[in-house]
Parts: sequence; structure tokens; C-alpha cells
Amino acid sequence: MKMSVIGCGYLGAVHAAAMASLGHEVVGIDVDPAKIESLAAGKAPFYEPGLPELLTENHETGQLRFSTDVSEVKGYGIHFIGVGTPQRRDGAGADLTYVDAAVEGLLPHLSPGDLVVGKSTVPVGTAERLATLIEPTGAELAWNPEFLREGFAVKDTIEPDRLVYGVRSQRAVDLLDEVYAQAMSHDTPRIVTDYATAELVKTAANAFLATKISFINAMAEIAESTGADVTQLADAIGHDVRIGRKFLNAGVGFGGGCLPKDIRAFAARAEEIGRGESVAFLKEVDAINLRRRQRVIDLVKEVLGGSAYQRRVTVLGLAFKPDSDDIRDSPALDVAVQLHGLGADVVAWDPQAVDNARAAHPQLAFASGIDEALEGAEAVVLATEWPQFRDLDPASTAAQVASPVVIDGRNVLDPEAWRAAGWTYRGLGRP
Ligand SMILES: NC(=O)C1=CN([C@@H]2O[C@H](COP(=O)(O)OP(=O)(O)OC[C@H]3O[C@@H](n4cnc5c(N)ncnc54)[C@H](O)[C@@H]3O)[C@@H](O)[C@H]2O)C=CC1
Ligand SMILES: O=C(O)[C@H]1O[C@H](OP(=O)(O)OP(=O)(O)OC[C@H]2O[C@@H](n3ccc(=O)[nH]c3=O)[C@H](O)[C@@H]2O)[C@H](O)[C@@H](O)[C@@H]1O
Repeated sequence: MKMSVIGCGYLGAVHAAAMASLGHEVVGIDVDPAKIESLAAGKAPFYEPGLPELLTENHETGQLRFSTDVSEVKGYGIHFIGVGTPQRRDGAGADLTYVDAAVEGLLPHLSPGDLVVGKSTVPVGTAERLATLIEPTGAELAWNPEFLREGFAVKDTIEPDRLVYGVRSQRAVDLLDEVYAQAMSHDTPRIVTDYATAELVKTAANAFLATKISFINAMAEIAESTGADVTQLADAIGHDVRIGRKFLNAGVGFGGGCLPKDIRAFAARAEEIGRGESVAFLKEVDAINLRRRQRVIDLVKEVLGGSAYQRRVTVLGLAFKPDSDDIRDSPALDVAVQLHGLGADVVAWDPQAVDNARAAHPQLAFASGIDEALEGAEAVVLATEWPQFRDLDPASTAAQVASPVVIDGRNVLDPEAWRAAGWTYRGLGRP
């Protein structure tokens, strides 16, 4: 099939490359010329495992091309919308200006029978509004939310764990089935529903994940006041299959370009429709999450005798999670920035996110590698659980720092091993 993808960021670039690898002929459109230039040359403009290989492969076969000119979508029957829906500057709601501009830009190039497929995460009610703009062209709208995780984006797109179609016709279902024919195995669940349910499935999924993380972080707070160990608690409750162990890792909390802004947008939308009280708990989920960043900062001050002022602190990790260079609402970067704001001599390092972090916060000092980062540290904060940090050898690392003190912001180090090697170890929600 011939399809376009409007918006080639973390979602759109992966979607375009994955669709081409499934045999479709794809054109990716973005307003950012630097991004398009990189993609058109077969190079990933951000770090995502597996994406460079897909881009090179499809670049060579000619199945995939990129352009800044939206008129090039003419004649492509399916148009995915994958532009950003960030948090609005003036408050908590979603900023829909990019989605609106993408649809406005697409309208003159649509032909009767085309299918526009929304993938961006939007407040419930958005699809209904966009459908009225699209219908006069004779094209149709479907809402097909995306559930990929950064770091696993290629796999999640090529082998989705479920597909959700918000549609108004059987024809839209048939077209989407054709799009995903190669991605669906015989047991991939496929939920065919209306626009509102499709939009809400996405928001609800992210709200649930965020709630699960804040639940365990709330237990970490209780553990901190009682001497209990939240990691053992998570293991124990996680054995109950109704609860499950996934997303029960207590630590510095969730960040990224989605969970934080999506729960805020959901709460804001619920208030708009007079249902604020139904998801009022999401404000608590957000507050618990942000308190964990403060907890890490308080621990740094505590282990340094009350103040971080002019003390050498190493922050390991800047990305919001491992296997990503994404620093959007990153707890690790936030901790580094806040410590710097307290006058600490912060040196930070991350295997992939230094360039993005430097562009956003040039005031911070960045090491060129892990050894340089550790040199002279009076306290080390593990803020993103990259494998190279999890696998640090406590004995040899102790020899690199000025003072062996570690705050394990992700609860991934073995406290006994680190203490045995002479470290002062502090985890989150661990005695
Ligand atoms: N990043 C992720 O893991 C996932 C993201 N989502 C949702 O997907 C959407 C996109 O997210 P990301 O890819 O992370 O954002 P992003 O910021 O990485 O990418 C958005 C892209 O859209 C482009 N753009 C903006 N206006 C445009 C226009 N009028 N025409 C063409 N391109 C335009 C931007 O230049 C940018 O490259 C959001 O709604 C997000 O919530 C959903 C699931 C996963
Ligand atoms: O809508 C989106 O954009 C995506 O948001 C999340 O994906 P992602 O943001 O890539 O990352 P996650 O793996 O969900 O992690 C989010 C944050 O939670 C944190 N986290 C995760 C799990 C956990 O147990 N504890 C915890 O603190 C991570 O460190 C990270 O900062 C969802 O998992 C995806 O399904 C969804 O498509």
C-alpha cells in the first residue's frame, strides 16, 4: 500500500520505517528540515535501537523516502498523523496546534476515499472534531493510538501487542487490516471501536502505567519511614498475577515525552468535560512522582552532611530511561539541574543523551566518559539504569571517586556488594 506519515519524531520516524519494512511504499513528512535531511540520508536523527538498520535497508530499496513538502502525499491513500501533542505552556492541557496544523496542511492534498489515521495521543473528543474537517474532502478519519515504548519502538511497531481502531466504517477497518496484515499474528488482539474509546484507551493505558509506578513509589515513602524494603515488597506483591511485577520498580520516578504530559492532559480534559473528580487521583500520581526527585536531592544533601553547595556530585544518566537519548521531562536531568541550582559542582554523563542535555542545559558540566565523570566525586547519583551503570564494579569504582558514596536512584545496585566494597549506599525505599 502507499502511505504517508506526517510528523517524523520518535513515533513517526519509527512508524514510517517499520511500515516500509512490512512492504509498504512510504513517504515521511516533517516540518523540521534537519530531521528530514538526516532521515532522507538513511540516518536516524535520534537514538533508537534497530532504527538505523531499517532506515538503511529501506532507503536502499526505495520503499521509504522523506520530504518537508506535504504536497508529496498526493496519491498516497493512507495518511498517518504522528506529530507531537506536548503539554501546553499555559497549563496542564495538551497543545493541539501541531495536530491541527498537520490536518490543515493535509486537507488540500486529500482525495475521496483516502484514510487519515490519527496516531498522536490526543484528548478525548479530538477525533470527532477533526473528522468534521476531513469529511468534506471525501476522505475518512480513523483513530489508531500507538503503544510503542522508546528503546523497543521498532519491535513494538512491527509486533504490536494489540491494535486499536477507532472507526466509523467497515471500509476503514478493512484498510487498517491491510496496513497491519504483516504485523498481525493470528493472536494479535484487535479492538474495533469508536473514536472516543480509541482515544481513551491510550490515555487510560498511560494513566494506569503512571499510577502503578507512583503506587510503588508511595510504598517506597512508607518504607523509608518504617525500615522496610520496597524492592522486596514489589517482588512479593508482584507474584500475585493479578498485580504483576512489571512497572513496580521504585526509584526517581517516571519521565519522558509521554507519561507526565499525558496524565496532566487527561486530568485537564476530565475537568473540561465536568469529570475532574473521576481522575483527581492523577494529580496525586504526579505529586508522588515529583516528590521522588526531591527525595534524591535530599539524600545527596544528607550524605554530604547537610548541603551540596560546592561539593562534587556525579550524576550517572540523563535520559528519562535507558536505551534512549530522550531527555523530555527526564528525572535524571531534573536532578542534575536542581543540584546545580543548589550550587553543587555537578558532572553528568549518559551514554546517549549528553548532546541533548547540553543543548537544553548548557550551564551543566558534562564528562566525556564514565571514568571522567567519576573522578573526584564526593557523591555519585545513579539516575538512569543503563547497563553500564548497573554493571559497575563497586571495588574498582571506589578507587576512582574521592569519597565512596552512592545514591541508587533506580534501586538497581546490590547494596550488600557495594557496602562490602566500602561504599555508603542509599537506595529509594530501601533500608
Ligand atoms: N515517543 C513515543 O514513545 C510515543 C509517542 N506517542 C505520541 O505520538 C505523538 C508524537 O510523539 P513523538 O514522536 O514522541 O514527538 P516528537 O516531538 O519526537 O515528534 C513530533 C514531530 O512532528 C513534527 N511536526 C510538528 N508539526 C508538524 C506538521 N505540521 N507537519 C509535519 N510534521 C510536524 C515535529 O517537527 C517533530 O519531528 C505524541 O502525541 C505522543 O504522545 C505515542 C506513543 C509513543
Ligand atoms: O505514550 C507513550 O509515549 C508511551 O509511554 C510509555 O513508554 P515510554 O515513555 O517509552 O517509557 P516507559 O518504559 O513506559 O517508561 C516511562 C518512565 O517510567 C519509568 N519507570 C518505568 C517502570 C517502572 O517500574 N518504574 C519507572 O520509574 C521509566 O524510568 C521512565 O522514566 C508507555 O510504556 C508506552 O506504552 C507508550 O506508548
